[in-house]
Amino acid sequence: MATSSYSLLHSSLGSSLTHKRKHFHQNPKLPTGRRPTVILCTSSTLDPSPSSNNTPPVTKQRRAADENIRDEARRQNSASAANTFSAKYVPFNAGPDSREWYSLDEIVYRSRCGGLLDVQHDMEALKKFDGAYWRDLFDSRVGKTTWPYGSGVWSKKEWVLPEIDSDDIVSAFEGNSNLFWAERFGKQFLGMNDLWVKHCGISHTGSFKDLGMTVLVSQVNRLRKMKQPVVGVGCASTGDTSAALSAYCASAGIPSIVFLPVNKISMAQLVQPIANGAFVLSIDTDFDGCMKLIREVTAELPIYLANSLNSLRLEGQKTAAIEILQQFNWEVPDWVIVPGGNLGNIYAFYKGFKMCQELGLVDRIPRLVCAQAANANPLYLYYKSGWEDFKPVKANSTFASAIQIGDPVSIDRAVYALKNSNGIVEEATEEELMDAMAQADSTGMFICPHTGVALTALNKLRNSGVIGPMDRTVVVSTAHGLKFTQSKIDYHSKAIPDMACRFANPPVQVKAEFGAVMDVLKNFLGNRVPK
Ligand SMILES: Cc1ncc(COP(=O)(O)O)c(C=O)c1O
Ligand SMILES: N[C@@H](CCOP(=O)(O)O)C(=O)O
Repeated sequence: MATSSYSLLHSSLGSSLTHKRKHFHQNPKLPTGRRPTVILCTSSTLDPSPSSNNTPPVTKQRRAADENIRDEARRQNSASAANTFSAKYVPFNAGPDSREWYSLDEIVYRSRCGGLLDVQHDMEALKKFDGAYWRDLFDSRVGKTTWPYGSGVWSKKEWVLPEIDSDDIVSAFEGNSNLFWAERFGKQFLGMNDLWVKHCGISHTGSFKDLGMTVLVSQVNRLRKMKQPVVGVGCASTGDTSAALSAYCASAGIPSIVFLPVNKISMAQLVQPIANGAFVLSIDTDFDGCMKLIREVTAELPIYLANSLNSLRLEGQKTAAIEILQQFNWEVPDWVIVPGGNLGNIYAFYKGFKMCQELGLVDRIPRLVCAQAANANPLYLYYKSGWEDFKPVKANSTFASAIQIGDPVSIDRAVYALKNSNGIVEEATEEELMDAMAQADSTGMFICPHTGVALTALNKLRNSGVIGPMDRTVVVSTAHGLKFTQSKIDYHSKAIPDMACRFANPPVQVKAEFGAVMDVLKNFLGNRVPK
């Protein structure tokens, strides 16, 4: 973090910080008496740079031994003034005349006419603070253990679920994921020098779903404390949503119920909800069939729906976009490429970028690319038709199994995001995505097949010259490669029918004899061994 940010924050707090007090961080531009009072930081979230020697040092004090970080947040909150930020559900992309809205404490997933919902923040209240203020605030919270701001999601709490009590939050300190400079992959395969991979899969349950699930399960926790009739939380899943749901529910002691398409998710993904104690239904259908069933079931039973049809999820997922800007020191990349299935995430990225622009943290947004597997490509076909004709498809089997989705619930959100970001949709065949994954792995990554889909899209856009060699480009890696080891094993053992597996690197079988080992090594090293 830049020293100037620390200095600014510190000087705005003054020199009277003590461990036991809360600190109100206010916009100096606001007229006195009209300042929103919100607790945004505590002495323990602010740790001024030792190099800023004209600012008095903050005394660091430990919590009392019998107090944990949640207790500490509770004590500080109980003495705080009320928060002035708020959010509500509104129909997605409603016209200016729409008066329909719902409290986030209501259990509602669809608008009156059956359309999608969106979480709308009170932007006027947020705008009372300028972009520099928000940048500094968010920067000041990175990497701390202060509850709940140590989470990459909850470090943006005012923009996510402003009204939730920190005490109700269920978090694994998700987010703050690595933005990896893909130096060798960029140079070697694409002639690029500013290529980045946002590793959202290096996360608590191994996918970006954690970002949304912390928000959804926290809200359920709140609803249950308010005695709302929620007996459990349920989802349909291709593996990652169920893993995240079951982990966060288990952590809060809330029952979770997951509908999985039989034989269509990886073993590593299947074992996650089982291990976390979810009620797992393995159903003889595909994801779209499971999605239909969970929607019917949640309409009948007091089971809260955890799929991204529920717009709360996207509030958490959008923080990955904000985090990317933050990691680039609030410079905007040219392109962000996101693999798409049920299509909530592409909209979440758009929303995160757009909020940063509207609230003055940045002055533009990147162009978005949504990448689909050719075997499950309804958005791609729609895009290619010039947005004329959307038809759900029967999704065929793909190594990118988590995006084997033919009837995405967030199709309207995705189209909106792409149209408003001058976006593009690309697709990847099975061979293309597996080759891209193998190439990326050969440069030191260990990505999932969905990231292979996104890298294929990048490759195509580089080859056609749409993405230039100097363009700063971020590929969103959505899950951990360790969840998809079987696909890598199949590829590297050249066991995939009709696939050349050009970059396979199978192990060499050799006898346990010095001579035999030397022979294969000399053969491998060739003339790299001095004679
Ligand atoms: C690993 C992975 N990548 C990409 C996606 C696509 O995200 P979305 O459904 O939000 O389009 C999913 C889930 O759908 C996923 O699990
Ligand atoms: N890939 C997802 C599919 C469901 O997506 P969701 O974001 O709508 O929950 C999964 O892992 O289940």
